[in-house]
Amino acid sequence: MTTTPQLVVHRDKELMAQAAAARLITRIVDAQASRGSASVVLTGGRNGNGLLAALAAAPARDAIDWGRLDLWWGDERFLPEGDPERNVTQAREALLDAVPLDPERVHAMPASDGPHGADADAAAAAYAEELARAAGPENHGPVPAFDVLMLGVGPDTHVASLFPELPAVRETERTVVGVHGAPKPPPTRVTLTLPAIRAAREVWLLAAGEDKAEAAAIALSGAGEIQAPAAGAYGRARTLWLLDAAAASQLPRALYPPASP
Ligand SMILES: O=C(O)[C@H](O)[C@@H](O)[C@H](O)[C@H](O)COP(=O)(O)O
Repeated sequence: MTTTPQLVVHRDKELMAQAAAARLITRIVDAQASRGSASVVLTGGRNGNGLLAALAAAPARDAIDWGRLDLWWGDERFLPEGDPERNVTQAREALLDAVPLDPERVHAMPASDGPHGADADAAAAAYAEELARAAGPENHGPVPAFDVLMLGVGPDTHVASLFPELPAVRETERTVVGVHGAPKPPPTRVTLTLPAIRAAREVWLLAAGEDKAEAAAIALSGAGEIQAPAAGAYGRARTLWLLDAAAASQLPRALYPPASP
């Protein structure tokens, strides 16, 4: 069951990051109040890390009970542990090292010098098993019901490491797969698949900057998910596009209310 995308457009990328961070704080606090914990999937890239940096600076940041938050990743660049290009390295720099998370609840994807060596497919299978272990009877399939799954949107409409026309975006069974020959470096990655993404309660797509305007217009115009993976990213309860005015510049005005003042 798809959920119709809801769009919120902010004046610029800084405001989009700050507003998205405030939205995430509220969502996590509500989940923790109602269920005792929260589960969030992070994304790499400038917009994803910009949101984390804004969250680190947010006055209400510590309304979150950091010890009761599970963090997962939508994808990872398959590089050695500590490589500055790894999404988890950048997330640690932007936020994670500044807050008292429970290390047992920070679920980084394997590195290329980890227990699976340079085998990205084995690393992907191991992460799929970790997700399945965390899934409960109330969840939809072998992944936990993520409260919020965030996805940066690439200029080619890729999300996570699901690139147009490549095998990973066509996966309908497995929840995590290895990616080889990705057009965005590095070429080898590990990624959640669309079935795993769609298990999330809410999917938030982050798109800021002129370079995302065409991708947003394509993904929101009814394009197919193989040609435009962002078009296939939706949550069970909510699909939310968070854009700035530049990224929304090619969208029909009827699709969204005026940008915030
Ligand atoms: O590993 C990655 O690079 C990301 O997970 C990728 O999916 C990213 O979110 C998009 O490419 C958008 O990146 P920007 O926000 O930097 O444009």
